[in-house]
Amino acid sequence: MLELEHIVKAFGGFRAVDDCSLSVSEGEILGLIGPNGAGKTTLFNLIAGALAPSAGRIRFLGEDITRLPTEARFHRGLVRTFQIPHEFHRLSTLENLMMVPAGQPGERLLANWFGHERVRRHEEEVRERALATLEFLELTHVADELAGHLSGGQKKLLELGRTMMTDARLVLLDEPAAGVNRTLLRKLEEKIEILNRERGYTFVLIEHDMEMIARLCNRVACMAEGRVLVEGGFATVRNDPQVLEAYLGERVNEENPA
Ligand SMILES: Nc1ncnc2c1ncn2[C@@H]1O[C@H](COP(=O)(O)OP(=O)(O)OP(=O)(O)O)[C@@H](O)[C@H]1O
Repeated sequence: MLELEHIVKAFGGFRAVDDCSLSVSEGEILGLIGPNGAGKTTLFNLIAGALAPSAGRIRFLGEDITRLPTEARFHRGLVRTFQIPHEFHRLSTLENLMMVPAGQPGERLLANWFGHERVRRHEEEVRERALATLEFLELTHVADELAGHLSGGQKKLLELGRTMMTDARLVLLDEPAAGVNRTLLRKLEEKIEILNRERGYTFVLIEHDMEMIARLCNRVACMAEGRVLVEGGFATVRNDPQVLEAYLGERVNEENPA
């Protein structure tokens, strides 16, 4: 589904991603792990189109998307979750979902002049989809709550919900477990699993919570120094000497900062 071929991203003389190759198969939940500074977030930015690679190629569903802008990737179903933008905190949970679909007819001037009925019908559909999404996520009771007032875990569920307002095929989740309590974390995992199993979403998730990785991921890739060190099942990757060394190096550096 997604193929990264020899990707390089240099910032000045420093290569944050350094000849990185990785494939993602349709239907899997791939965990991307690695010590701090390994290049995971930079790789997500390259996949989503927020950054352009210095070298290498990215293919999605057989098409070369290396130079495609973010919105074009989004419309092909390649979606990255973001923290809810600051200004959206003053909107309700339901409104946050209703804001997602791009190119709503209501936003187009001509449609406002000539297509009132069409606009009204479209808005009704969006509202219904948003309500169904809230029900799926068990967030109906906070539909009218300001998004800024939600707990950390509820915000993560809402972020996941925003992908459900699009026709997502591949979803990139950046540290979904961060700041989420245990109960909501289990709920988040359950929803990710259902979206994967029943709705055909493929996921790549960056995560430092190894328990979440172990529970959710079919396959794990460990990055260090800008490239994939080891790929495989969680148990294999966790016990790989190169992986242990990469994490150990991180701990030694933290204990003895330069
Ligand atoms: N815009 C930038 N300019 C210069 N260096 C950058 C830039 N973005 C990232 N880096 C550097 O690239 C390296 C990889 O960073 P990145 O955020 O991708 O790592 P990461 O694996 O996501 O780490 P973490 O787990 O801590 O989030 C780091 O050394 C970082 O300082």
